Amino acid sequence: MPAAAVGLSHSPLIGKNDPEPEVLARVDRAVDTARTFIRAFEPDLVVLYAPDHYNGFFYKEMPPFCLATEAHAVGDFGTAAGPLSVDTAAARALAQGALDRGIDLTVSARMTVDHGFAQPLEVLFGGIDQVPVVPVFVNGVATPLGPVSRIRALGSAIGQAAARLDRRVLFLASGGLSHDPPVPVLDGAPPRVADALIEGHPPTPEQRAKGEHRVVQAGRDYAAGSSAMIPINPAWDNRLLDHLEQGELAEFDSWTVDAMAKEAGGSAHEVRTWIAAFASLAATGPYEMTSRFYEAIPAWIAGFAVVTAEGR
Ligand SMILES: O=C(O)CCC(=O)/C=C/C=C(\O)C(=O)O
Ligand SMILES: [Fe+2]
Repeated sequence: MPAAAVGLSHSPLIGKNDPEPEVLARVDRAVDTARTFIRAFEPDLVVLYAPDHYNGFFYKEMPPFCLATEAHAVGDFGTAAGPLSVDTAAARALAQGALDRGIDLTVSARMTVDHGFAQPLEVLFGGIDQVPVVPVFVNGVATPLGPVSRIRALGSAIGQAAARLDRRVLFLASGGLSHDPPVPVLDGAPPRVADALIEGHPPTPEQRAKGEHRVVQAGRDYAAGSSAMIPINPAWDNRLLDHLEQGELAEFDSWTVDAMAKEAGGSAHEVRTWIAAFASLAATGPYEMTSRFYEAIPAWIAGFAVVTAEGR
Protein backbone atom coordinates (compact mmCIF):
# COMPACT_ATOMS: atom_id res chain seq x y z
CA MET A 1 0.00 0.00 0.00
CA PRO A 2 1.38 3.46 -0.81
CA ALA A 3 1.92 5.22 2.52
CA ALA A 4 3.55 8.43 3.71
CA ALA A 5 3.89 10.48 6.87
CA VAL A 6 4.10 14.17 7.67
CA GLY A 7 4.85 15.62 11.09
CA LEU A 8 3.99 19.26 11.74
CA SER A 9 4.27 21.17 15.00
CA HIS A 10 1.27 23.34 15.81
CA SER A 11 1.17 26.53 17.83
CA PRO A 12 -1.78 28.71 18.83
CA LEU A 13 0.56 31.68 18.51
CA ILE A 14 1.09 31.40 14.75
CA GLY A 15 -0.10 34.66 13.21
CA LYS A 16 -0.57 36.17 16.70
CA ASN A 17 2.98 36.46 18.00
CA ASP A 18 5.25 35.75 15.05
CA PRO A 19 9.07 35.54 15.09
CA GLU A 20 11.37 37.64 12.88
CA PRO A 21 10.58 37.59 9.12
CA GLU A 22 13.67 35.44 8.34
CA VAL A 23 12.45 32.71 10.71
CA LEU A 24 8.95 32.94 9.28
CA ALA A 25 10.37 32.62 5.75
CA ARG A 26 12.28 29.44 6.71
CA VAL A 27 9.11 27.93 8.24
CA ASP A 28 7.11 28.89 5.14
CA ARG A 29 9.64 27.14 2.90
CA ALA A 30 9.48 23.97 5.03
CA VAL A 31 5.68 24.00 5.01
CA ASP A 32 5.73 24.53 1.22
CA THR A 33 8.00 21.49 0.91
CA ALA A 34 5.48 19.45 2.91
CA ARG A 35 2.60 20.72 0.75
CA THR A 36 4.48 19.82 -2.44
CA PHE A 37 5.28 16.38 -0.99
CA ILE A 38 1.60 15.81 -0.19
CA ARG A 39 0.45 17.00 -3.63
CA ALA A 40 2.88 14.57 -5.28
CA PHE A 41 1.85 11.69 -3.03
CA GLU A 42 -1.88 12.33 -3.70
CA PRO A 43 -3.30 10.81 -0.51
CA ASP A 44 -6.92 9.72 -0.63
CA LEU A 45 -7.06 9.24 3.14
CA VAL A 46 -5.38 11.11 5.99
CA VAL A 47 -5.06 9.49 9.41
CA LEU A 48 -4.54 12.50 11.66
CA TYR A 49 -3.00 11.97 15.11
CA ALA A 50 -3.45 15.07 17.28
CA PRO A 51 -3.88 16.10 20.90
CA ASP A 52 -6.62 18.12 22.55
CA HIS A 53 -6.28 21.06 24.96
CA TYR A 54 -9.41 20.62 27.11
CA ASN A 55 -11.84 21.43 24.35
CA GLY A 56 -13.03 17.92 23.54
CA PHE A 57 -11.66 15.61 26.23
CA PHE A 58 -12.02 16.16 29.97
CA TYR A 59 -11.14 14.40 33.19
CA LYS A 60 -14.69 13.14 33.63
CA GLU A 61 -13.53 10.46 31.18
CA MET A 62 -10.02 10.90 29.75
CA PRO A 63 -8.99 8.15 27.33
CA PRO A 64 -5.31 7.74 26.42
CA PHE A 65 -6.38 7.79 22.76
CA CYS A 66 -9.64 7.79 20.80
CA LEU A 67 -10.58 7.36 17.13
CA ALA A 68 -13.45 9.39 15.66
CA THR A 69 -16.07 8.28 13.17
CA GLU A 70 -17.43 11.88 13.11
CA ALA A 71 -15.78 15.06 14.39
CA HIS A 72 -16.29 18.80 14.56
CA ALA A 73 -13.87 21.56 15.44
CA VAL A 74 -14.58 24.22 18.09
CA GLY A 75 -12.77 27.03 16.26
CA ASP A 76 -10.21 28.12 18.84
CA PHE A 77 -7.21 30.41 18.26
CA GLY A 78 -8.60 31.59 14.91
CA THR A 79 -9.01 28.13 13.38
CA ALA A 80 -12.23 27.18 11.60
CA ALA A 81 -15.23 25.79 13.47
CA GLY A 82 -17.37 23.05 11.96
CA PRO A 83 -17.33 19.47 10.78
CA LEU A 84 -14.21 17.67 9.57
CA SER A 85 -14.72 15.52 6.47
CA VAL A 86 -14.35 12.25 8.35
CA ASP A 87 -14.33 9.10 6.21
CA THR A 88 -16.65 7.18 8.50
CA ALA A 89 -16.32 3.84 6.71
CA ALA A 90 -12.51 3.99 6.83
CA ALA A 91 -12.65 5.14 10.47
CA ARG A 92 -14.82 2.16 11.42
CA ALA A 93 -12.49 -0.22 9.57
CA LEU A 94 -9.40 1.20 11.30
CA ALA A 95 -11.11 1.09 14.70
CA GLN A 96 -12.07 -2.55 14.22
CA GLY A 97 -8.58 -3.31 12.89
CA ALA A 98 -6.92 -1.75 15.95
CA LEU A 99 -9.27 -3.57 18.34
CA ASP A 100 -8.66 -6.86 16.50
CA ARG A 101 -4.93 -6.32 17.08
CA GLY A 102 -5.36 -6.05 20.84
CA ILE A 103 -5.50 -2.26 21.27
CA ASP A 104 -8.14 -1.16 23.78
CA LEU A 105 -9.28 1.69 21.58
CA THR A 106 -11.96 4.19 22.58
CA VAL A 107 -14.20 5.25 19.69
CA SER A 108 -16.13 8.51 19.43
CA ALA A 109 -19.09 8.94 17.11
CA ARG A 110 -19.08 12.71 17.75
CA MET A 111 -15.61 13.94 18.67
CA THR A 112 -14.98 17.58 19.53
CA VAL A 113 -11.54 18.73 18.37
CA ASP A 114 -9.56 21.97 18.60
CA HIS A 115 -6.61 23.71 16.91
CA GLY A 116 -4.51 20.55 17.39
CA PHE A 117 -6.55 18.94 14.57
CA ALA A 118 -7.71 22.02 12.69
CA GLN A 119 -4.36 23.78 12.26
CA PRO A 120 -2.53 21.06 10.26
CA LEU A 121 -5.60 20.52 8.04
CA GLU A 122 -5.79 24.25 7.34
CA VAL A 123 -2.05 24.72 6.83
CA LEU A 124 -1.51 21.68 4.61
CA PHE A 125 -4.89 21.24 2.86
CA GLY A 126 -6.44 24.73 3.00
CA GLY A 127 -9.35 23.81 5.29
CA ILE A 128 -10.73 21.35 7.83
CA ASP A 129 -13.03 19.71 5.28
CA GLN A 130 -10.80 19.40 2.22
CA VAL A 131 -9.59 15.81 2.55
CA PRO A 132 -11.08 12.51 3.82
CA VAL A 133 -9.70 12.12 7.32
CA VAL A 134 -9.72 9.69 10.24
CA PRO A 135 -9.06 11.75 13.40
CA VAL A 136 -7.21 9.98 16.20
CA PHE A 137 -6.94 11.88 19.49
CA VAL A 138 -3.75 11.09 21.40
CA ASN A 139 -3.64 12.50 24.93
CA GLY A 140 -0.55 14.69 25.14
CA VAL A 141 -1.32 17.01 28.05
CA ALA A 142 -3.60 15.44 30.66
CA THR A 143 -1.58 13.37 33.12
CA PRO A 144 -1.48 10.58 34.15
CA LEU A 145 -0.12 9.20 30.89
CA GLY A 146 0.71 5.58 30.08
CA PRO A 147 3.94 4.22 28.61
CA VAL A 148 5.05 5.46 25.20
CA SER A 149 5.24 1.82 24.05
CA ARG A 150 1.42 1.73 23.99
CA ILE A 151 1.36 4.69 21.62
CA ARG A 152 3.79 2.88 19.34
CA ALA A 153 1.53 -0.19 19.53
CA LEU A 154 -1.50 1.97 18.67
CA GLY A 155 0.29 3.44 15.66
CA SER A 156 1.46 0.01 14.48
CA ALA A 157 -2.01 -1.52 14.78
CA ILE A 158 -3.65 1.34 12.87
CA GLY A 159 -0.88 1.16 10.23
CA GLN A 160 -1.42 -2.58 9.77
CA ALA A 161 -5.18 -2.05 9.51
CA ALA A 162 -4.69 0.81 7.04
CA ALA A 163 -2.50 -1.40 4.85
CA ARG A 164 -5.59 -3.54 4.19
CA LEU A 165 -7.71 -0.63 2.95
CA ASP A 166 -6.19 -0.35 -0.54
CA ARG A 167 -5.94 3.44 -0.19
CA ARG A 168 -3.13 6.00 -0.49
CA VAL A 169 -2.78 6.83 3.20
CA LEU A 170 -0.97 9.80 4.71
CA PHE A 171 -0.29 9.51 8.44
CA LEU A 172 -0.20 13.06 9.78
CA ALA A 173 1.13 14.05 13.23
CA SER A 174 0.26 17.36 14.88
CA GLY A 175 2.14 18.78 17.85
CA GLY A 176 5.34 18.99 19.84
CA LEU A 177 8.20 19.00 19.98
CA SER A 178 9.71 20.29 23.26
CA HIS A 179 7.51 23.05 24.66
CA ASP A 180 5.90 24.15 27.89
CA PRO A 181 3.00 26.48 27.05
CA PRO A 182 0.44 27.53 29.69
CA VAL A 183 -2.03 24.65 29.40
CA PRO A 184 -4.03 24.27 32.64
CA VAL A 185 -3.11 21.39 34.98
CA LEU A 186 -5.62 19.57 37.20
CA ASP A 187 -3.19 18.85 40.02
CA GLY A 188 -3.41 21.84 42.38
CA ALA A 189 -5.94 23.74 40.22
CA PRO A 190 -8.36 26.08 42.04
CA PRO A 191 -11.90 24.58 42.31
CA ARG A 192 -13.35 26.60 39.41
CA VAL A 193 -10.55 25.57 37.02
CA ALA A 194 -10.62 21.96 38.28
CA ASP A 195 -14.36 21.82 37.64
CA ALA A 196 -13.89 23.08 34.07
CA LEU A 197 -11.13 20.53 33.40
CA ILE A 198 -13.27 17.71 34.77
CA GLU A 199 -16.72 18.61 33.46
CA GLY A 200 -15.75 20.47 30.32
CA HIS A 201 -18.08 23.45 30.53
CA PRO A 202 -17.88 25.17 27.13
CA PRO A 203 -16.16 28.54 27.75
CA THR A 204 -18.06 31.73 27.07
CA PRO A 205 -16.57 33.84 24.24
CA GLU A 206 -15.13 36.14 26.95
CA GLN A 207 -13.50 33.22 28.82
CA ARG A 208 -12.06 31.85 25.56
CA ALA A 209 -10.68 35.28 24.62
CA LYS A 210 -9.10 35.58 28.09
CA GLY A 211 -7.47 32.13 27.81
CA GLU A 212 -6.16 32.93 24.34
CA HIS A 213 -4.79 36.26 25.52
CA ARG A 214 -2.98 34.47 28.36
CA VAL A 215 -1.24 32.18 25.84
CA VAL A 216 -0.24 35.11 23.58
CA GLN A 217 1.18 36.99 26.59
CA ALA A 218 3.09 33.87 27.65
CA GLY A 219 4.66 33.74 24.16
CA ARG A 220 5.73 37.39 24.45
CA ASP A 221 7.18 36.82 27.94
CA TYR A 222 9.01 33.69 26.85
CA ALA A 223 10.48 35.35 23.75
CA ALA A 224 11.59 38.29 25.96
CA GLY A 225 13.35 35.85 28.32
CA SER A 226 11.10 36.52 31.33
CA SER A 227 9.36 33.25 32.01
CA ALA A 228 9.54 30.23 34.30
CA MET A 229 8.70 27.81 31.47
CA ILE A 230 10.87 24.79 30.83
CA PRO A 231 13.02 25.95 27.90
CA ILE A 232 12.75 24.59 24.38
CA ASN A 233 15.31 21.77 24.14
CA PRO A 234 16.81 21.52 20.62
CA ALA A 235 19.10 18.61 21.59
CA TRP A 236 16.11 16.59 22.83
CA ASP A 237 14.09 17.53 19.74
CA ASN A 238 16.87 16.51 17.36
CA ARG A 239 17.35 13.22 19.22
CA LEU A 240 13.66 12.51 18.65
CA LEU A 241 13.92 13.42 14.95
CA ASP A 242 17.08 11.28 14.58
CA HIS A 243 15.25 8.23 15.93
CA LEU A 244 12.32 8.88 13.59
CA GLU A 245 14.68 9.34 10.64
CA GLN A 246 16.59 6.13 11.40
CA GLY A 247 13.42 4.12 12.04
CA GLU A 248 14.57 3.50 15.62
CA LEU A 249 11.05 3.65 17.00
CA ALA A 250 11.60 1.03 19.73
CA GLU A 251 14.02 3.54 21.33
CA PHE A 252 11.00 5.54 22.49
CA ASP A 253 9.78 2.67 24.67
CA SER A 254 12.39 3.61 27.28
CA TRP A 255 11.37 7.30 27.33
CA THR A 256 9.50 7.95 30.58
CA VAL A 257 6.71 10.43 31.13
CA ASP A 258 8.59 12.13 33.99
CA ALA A 259 11.84 12.53 32.09
CA MET A 260 10.05 13.81 29.00
CA ALA A 261 8.26 16.49 31.04
CA LYS A 262 11.42 17.50 32.91
CA GLU A 263 13.67 17.67 29.84
CA ALA A 264 11.22 19.01 27.28
CA GLY A 265 8.20 20.55 29.04
CA GLY A 266 4.64 19.69 29.97
CA SER A 267 3.40 19.63 26.36
CA ALA A 268 6.35 17.60 25.01
CA HIS A 269 4.03 14.61 25.37
CA GLU A 270 2.44 15.84 22.13
CA VAL A 271 5.32 14.02 20.40
CA ARG A 272 3.23 10.92 21.04
CA THR A 273 1.37 11.90 17.87
CA TRP A 274 4.68 11.74 15.91
CA ILE A 275 5.55 8.36 17.39
CA ALA A 276 2.09 7.03 16.48
CA ALA A 277 2.26 8.36 12.90
CA PHE A 278 5.74 6.97 12.26
CA ALA A 279 4.80 3.63 13.84
CA SER A 280 1.86 3.51 11.42
CA LEU A 281 4.11 4.23 8.45
CA ALA A 282 6.68 1.67 9.65
CA ALA A 283 3.92 -0.95 9.92
CA THR A 284 3.33 -0.63 6.17
CA GLY A 285 7.02 -1.28 5.31
CA PRO A 286 10.45 0.41 5.32
CA TYR A 287 10.41 4.18 4.90
CA GLU A 288 12.69 7.08 4.12
CA MET A 289 12.58 10.57 5.65
CA THR A 290 12.53 12.86 2.61
CA SER A 291 12.69 16.26 4.31
CA ARG A 292 13.44 17.50 7.83
CA PHE A 293 13.12 21.03 9.20
CA TYR A 294 13.68 22.05 12.80
CA GLU A 295 13.98 25.37 14.56
CA ALA A 296 13.46 26.51 18.14
CA ILE A 297 10.90 29.35 17.95
CA PRO A 298 10.45 31.03 21.35
CA ALA A 299 7.76 33.45 20.05
CA TRP A 300 5.57 30.40 19.34
CA ILE A 301 6.74 28.54 22.49
CA ALA A 302 7.71 25.70 20.17
CA GLY A 303 10.48 23.37 19.21
CA PHE A 304 9.05 23.58 15.71
CA ALA A 305 9.51 20.77 13.18
CA VAL A 306 8.18 19.87 9.75
CA VAL A 307 9.09 16.44 8.41
CA THR A 308 8.03 14.28 5.47
CA ALA A 309 8.59 10.55 4.98
CA GLU A 310 7.50 7.97 2.43
CA GLY A 311 7.40 4.20 2.13
CA ARG A 312 10.27 2.89 -0.01
O1 LIG B 1 -7.42 28.68 27.70
C1 LIG B 1 -6.31 28.18 27.68
O2 LIG B 1 -5.57 28.24 28.64
C2 LIG B 1 -5.92 27.44 26.43
C3 LIG B 1 -4.48 26.97 26.45
C4 LIG B 1 -4.14 26.27 25.16
O3 LIG B 1 -4.99 25.74 24.49
C5 LIG B 1 -2.74 26.20 24.79
C6 LIG B 1 -2.36 25.47 23.72
C7 LIG B 1 -0.98 25.34 23.35
C8 LIG B 1 -0.60 24.47 22.34
O4 LIG B 1 -1.48 23.81 21.63
C9 LIG B 1 0.80 24.14 22.01
O5 LIG B 1 1.68 24.99 22.21
O6 LIG B 1 1.00 23.02 21.56
FE1 LIG C 1 -0.70 21.78 21.54
